Amino acid sequence: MPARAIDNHQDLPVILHNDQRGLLTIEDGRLDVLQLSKDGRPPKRLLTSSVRNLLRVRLASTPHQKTGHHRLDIHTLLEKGSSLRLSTMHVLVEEANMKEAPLWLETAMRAAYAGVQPFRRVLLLVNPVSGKGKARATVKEQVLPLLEAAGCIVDLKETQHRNHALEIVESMSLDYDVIATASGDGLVYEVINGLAARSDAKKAMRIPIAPIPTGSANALCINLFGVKDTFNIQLACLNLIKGAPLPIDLASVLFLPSNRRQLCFLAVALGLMVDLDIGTEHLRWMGDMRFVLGFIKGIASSKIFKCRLRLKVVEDDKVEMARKAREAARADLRILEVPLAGAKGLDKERDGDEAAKEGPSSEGAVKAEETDAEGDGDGDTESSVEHPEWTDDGPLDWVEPLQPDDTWLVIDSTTTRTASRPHITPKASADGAWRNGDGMLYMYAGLMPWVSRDLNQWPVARPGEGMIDVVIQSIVPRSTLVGAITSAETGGAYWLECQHYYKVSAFVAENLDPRAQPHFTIDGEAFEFSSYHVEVLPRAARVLSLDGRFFVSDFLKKHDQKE
Ligand SMILES: Nc1ncnc2c1ncn2[C@@H]1O[C@H](COP(=O)(O)OP(=O)(O)OP(=O)(O)O)[C@@H](O)[C@H]1O
Repeated sequence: MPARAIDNHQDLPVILHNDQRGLLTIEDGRLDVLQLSKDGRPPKRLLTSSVRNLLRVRLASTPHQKTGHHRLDIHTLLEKGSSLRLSTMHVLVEEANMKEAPLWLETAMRAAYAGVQPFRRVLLLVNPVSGKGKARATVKEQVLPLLEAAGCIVDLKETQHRNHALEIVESMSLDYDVIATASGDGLVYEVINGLAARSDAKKAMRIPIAPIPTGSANALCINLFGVKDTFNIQLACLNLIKGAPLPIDLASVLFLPSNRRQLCFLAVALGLMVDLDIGTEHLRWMGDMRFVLGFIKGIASSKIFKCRLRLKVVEDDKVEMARKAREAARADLRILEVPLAGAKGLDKERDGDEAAKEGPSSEGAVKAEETDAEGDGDGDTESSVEHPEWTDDGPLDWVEPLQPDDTWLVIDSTTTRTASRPHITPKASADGAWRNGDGMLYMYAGLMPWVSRDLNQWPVARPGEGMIDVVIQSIVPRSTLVGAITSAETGGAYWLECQHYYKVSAFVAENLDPRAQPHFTIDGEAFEFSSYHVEVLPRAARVLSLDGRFFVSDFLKKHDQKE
């Protein structure tokens, strides 16, 4: 019985592991392994897998000496409830069907990779002390078998000390398709800053980053996979194997007077949130619970934070910001009803032959076509996925200190209430506008919605929109703050009047009490706080995403204004 192609589906007759006759079919985004009956009964389905979860099909090049059959291996992730499990199935192809087998393999691999390149070359950085200290074991037992099954070429490097990941990427060759971090957000931060320090930074920063969650907070993983799947190692591996590059904004943070610069991908914090980042290090063993505990401890002291902020505000109307973010999320969800539809090939696509030559095995290698992002043929060009002003592959442009003018919003947390009038910009309403004398508990500026699983701090932040979302929490009764904890997970705290929310393209922060508050943090790393200037670098880095977007929260799925 020859293999036959019917529209988008193709079958291949095989002999199953139990010596029964079987059929492999690819149809409607699914791979099925069927056992055929001899007496006309319907076939029995032995395995079914969405092509999204299919990692590789691979045919042995030489036949079995006695039988003449060729062995075919199917590596896939099977869904069990919400978890994924690696499964490998072996079947045999008879000599009579060998002519048709390559076409079936090609169809299967094309369906599985839908526009992204298989057999990626991966630099896998492992932080053995991240989170609960299990990264090494997780990589050995769960990550490597999966990457090997998918035919990835892995270069594993364990970090030996702080900033080691930064040093590695600063001097590595740019041959990798992906930089994966088995760690928390600390290594992602180091990778971004290491790439940014290179003389060819603009090129290097196009290599996408894929996080594998072995840290405590794993904020990047929350934003990519959602709260329920934050620690889903198999899903993170699937993203590493098949995810499409998603441009994300970075923030350039210039320290004065030292003129030193760091890049931030997640958040810049002042006040209570600093204590949370660096005051809970000793609680790392607790995982992400340590942040809730730190918050409760912090609000008990209600320490007023003294600083002056100058914000270049782009948007500050909460209702309008929520409406826009929800509209964009709905559009994302409509586009992405087809799995992997947002996929676009990696920059340095290698052709299939080359990948096959270098891969662990040549069988099954196919040349993936670089498809348009939505498959709609409108030709999403490279320039639309990169920093809009980068036209070369050289170093990052240096930034000068910002020059705030009188259109910038000035917030001084030390001014007293007597002279106070609400700071209302033309777009905002008086509700929730900052009032001098309110007192500041923290300032938290973020580039993606979640900072920990229980804190969706910037629910209207979107990847690549060119803005950083700034929240300023004024001092209010403790009972209100405790209430804020309960709605923090869903993003509901966004609507609290005591959380002033601005989308800005730049801001300046000045320390008005350096002795009492010596530090601020960038992506959880502590720095001395004197004065710093923050500017958004739109779409300056890339992460991998299975559906070309951040995880869509329930907050964004709501229609009502203030729910
Ligand atoms: N071998 C090592 N020994 C000591 N520190 C290391 C080593 N390798 C990396 N580090 C440092 O460990 C710190 C924490 O790393 P990471 O962010 O991966 O884990 P985490 O803090 O548990 O997770 P999260 O950032 O998600 O809360 C980073 O600052 C990194 O520089």
